[in-house]
Amino acid sequence: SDMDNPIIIIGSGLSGFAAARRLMDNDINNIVILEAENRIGGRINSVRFSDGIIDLGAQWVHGQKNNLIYEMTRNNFDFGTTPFEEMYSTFVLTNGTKTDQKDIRKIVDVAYKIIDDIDDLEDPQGSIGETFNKKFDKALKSSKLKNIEPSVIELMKENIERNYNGYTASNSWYDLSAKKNSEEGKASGNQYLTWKKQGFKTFFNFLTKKAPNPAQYLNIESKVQLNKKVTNIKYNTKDETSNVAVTCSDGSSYSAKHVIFTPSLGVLKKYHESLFSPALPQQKILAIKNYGFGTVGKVFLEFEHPFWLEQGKPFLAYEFLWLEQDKKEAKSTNREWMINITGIYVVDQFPNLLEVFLGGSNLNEFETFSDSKITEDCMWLLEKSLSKSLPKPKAMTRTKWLTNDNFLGAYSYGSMDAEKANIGPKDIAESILNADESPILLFAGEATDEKYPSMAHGAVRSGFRAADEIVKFYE
Ligand SMILES: Cc1cc2nc3c(=O)[nH]c(=O)nc-3n(C[C@H](O)[C@H](O)[C@H](O)COP(=O)(O)OP(=O)(O)OC[C@H]3O[C@@H](n4cnc5c(N)ncnc54)[C@H](O)[C@@H]3O)c2cc1C
Repeated sequence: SDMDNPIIIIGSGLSGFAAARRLMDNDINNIVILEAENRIGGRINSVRFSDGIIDLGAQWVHGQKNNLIYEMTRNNFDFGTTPFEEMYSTFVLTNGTKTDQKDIRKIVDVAYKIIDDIDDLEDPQGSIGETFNKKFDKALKSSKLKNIEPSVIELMKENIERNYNGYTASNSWYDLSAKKNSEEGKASGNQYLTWKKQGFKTFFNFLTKKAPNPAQYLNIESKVQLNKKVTNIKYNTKDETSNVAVTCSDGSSYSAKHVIFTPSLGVLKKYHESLFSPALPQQKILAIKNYGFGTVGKVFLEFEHPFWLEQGKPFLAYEFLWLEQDKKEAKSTNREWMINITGIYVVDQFPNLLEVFLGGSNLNEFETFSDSKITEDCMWLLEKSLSKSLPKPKAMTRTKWLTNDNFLGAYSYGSMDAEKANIGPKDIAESILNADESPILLFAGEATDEKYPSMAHGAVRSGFRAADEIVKFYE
């Protein structure tokens, strides 16, 4: 019967919950959500720290217009913001010598104008890095930047690439396709809305309708089975009625009418061969192999007092300009991981916290080092660059997305390989139908969203899309 053959959603992240919500809104309630972790949320991981809740996964709502997350919450949640777009960081040389912030701000203005323009290019060619360099070299000849020391410009270029990699989770901006970038949408408006002290997990209350009106609550949580790592999905496209067989690492198995698969592109890259029988279609495998998936990292440090505040001066972040000799020192003292730090930022509503953000895919070492080493290294860099001794943090927490087998990284990006292979999120999303044209195996998750891949709102959108496809089949 139908009761024995539910719709199985693999993964309890944003896309899995969004799919369940949309199915239940259409009176489809026979749903089982299988989750490998011992918690709900996936790449939303809001945890208690200091005197509130911080985010180890997604932290900011990027944009307002056409952003489903913003649209579903705007009337009932009072967002905060981190002023990345309104303020400058404090740029420090890693050897502690003072540097002219005015010159640097000129470079920042020119560079970020170029980056904004890259989003609107008519016929983008090559990588983001190449495109940037061409335009930046031209701008260097302009009077605004003419008198700035070339060494400062070089250091800033490195800094800007590092920031771009942090934003996109790519290893190098020469691996980011300008064409793929231009095919994506961007939700306009404030790019850095925060959940204040409540964490991104607040959004799950809106997905389940607990907020704003608890009377409408859909108990999606009750459908989740934790610690259920799916190891095989067996499907049959030849028959009209046969079900999909899902097996978990604990030996349990399930039979489903439809399966919505939501784990990360990292999981698909590593496990698609053993996960699916028969093998997935060639085009989908091509897309899985060639679309980009990278990582980022974070460290939160709690201090007794905000030592970064100088009387009356607003403060956003420290960004580091790495001198060659300091890079060498970092490498020879087992601190090479620190060169991936894009900056150390304030955290909205937490006056005593600093957040260290790491970009670039080379984060394996960072993730395997102990908490105490990470903390000591952070203080080493801060003391060296600020050229003074500082109070020790009283608490820390940090991320490990890359080495977690259920994620294997942070989020996807439009790589040069994706452009060459002419594939995109749509190919990863493509459903598998049986002889009756029933979508028996569907794919959701941020990397399957055509418009907002990588983003939390893209993940939500993809879950709705997959659920709609099932709803439509029964209409
Ligand atoms: C550090 C970090 C910072 C980010 N910052 C932002 C941000 O500021 N703003 C933004 O918009 N986006 C951000 N993102 C991206 C955003 O978090 C993701 O796009 C979104 O949460 C992905 O949701 P999803 O449902 O696609 O995947 P997931 O949340 O990964 O859900 C998939 C689920 O499947 C489970 N799973 C994996 N393998 C198996 C298996 N074999 N069997 C069963 N279950 C399995 C996983 O445990 C997971 O719970 C960030 C991501 C990270 C990691």
